[in-house]
Amino acid sequence: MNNGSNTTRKATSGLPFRKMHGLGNDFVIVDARSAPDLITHALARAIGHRAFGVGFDQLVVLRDSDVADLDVEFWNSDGSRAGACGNASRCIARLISEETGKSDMSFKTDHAVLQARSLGDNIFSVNMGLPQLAWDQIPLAGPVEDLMNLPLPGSPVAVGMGNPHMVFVVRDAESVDLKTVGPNLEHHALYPERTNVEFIHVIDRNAIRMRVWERGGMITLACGSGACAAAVAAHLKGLTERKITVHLDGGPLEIDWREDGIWMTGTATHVFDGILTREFLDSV
Ligand SMILES: N[C@@H](CCC[C@H](N)C(=O)O)C(=O)O
Repeated sequence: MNNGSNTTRKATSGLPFRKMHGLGNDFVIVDARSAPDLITHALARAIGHRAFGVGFDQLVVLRDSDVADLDVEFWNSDGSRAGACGNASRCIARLISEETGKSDMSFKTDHAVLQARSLGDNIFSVNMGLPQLAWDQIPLAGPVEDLMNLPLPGSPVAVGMGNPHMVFVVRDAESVDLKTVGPNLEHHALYPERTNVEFIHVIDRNAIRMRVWERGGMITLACGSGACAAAVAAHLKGLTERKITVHLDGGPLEIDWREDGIWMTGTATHVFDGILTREFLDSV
């Protein structure tokens, strides 16, 4: 007989997760502090599948930390790892604030320890750190004369934010066929670790429009690290102030390039909690 306790026992032997998003850039968050650490490249890809799994733009794994409130890992849906994810960082800040009651918090990514702050109403600021503007930090395949004008049609800008970015300033970001140009640019030989690709146009000195093709092989509704890279590129080209609004498909992000780093401010949304079943986990 299939009674309730049997169902519960089966479910709890699975893997709990939390679904969150930042401006429609969506995440599955697995807490490896309280659940077995099961994540492999294959499992990340399987969870990321929008038909056969849960679906996400990035998977986030949380661990105990010696130096911050949490250690975190970011995974793309193709199973690759990323050093930064701005939108997920605001979601992590929310999670820490709900867990600890703190309004100032920190967490360690593969790239750096990031500071974050709750501003109320589910709005969070994260200091994404200073941009990387040296070819070997981004990294590029070799020395390039001018990072502000890469030797490619459209002369994009190379910026690192703990992950690589290639930013094109164009007349009209809406008209770019991201699906066609994105994959080739992501895999361009100039970027040995592949790259995220942003297309921006300037609205005025305080605002830009941005669309993104993310490393990992997808168009997303928003990219926080990409918005920071775009703000750096636009400012260094003399087109915008240091503090701007970046208008993404999923909504606006405030980016403020200060002396201590680039502060990114926006919403963090908790959508639902779930449990990956043992049946699903065993099928991978
Ligand atoms: N969506 C993210 C960036 C996620 C990682 C990226 N695809 C990479 O591989 O570097 C963001 O909000 O920053």
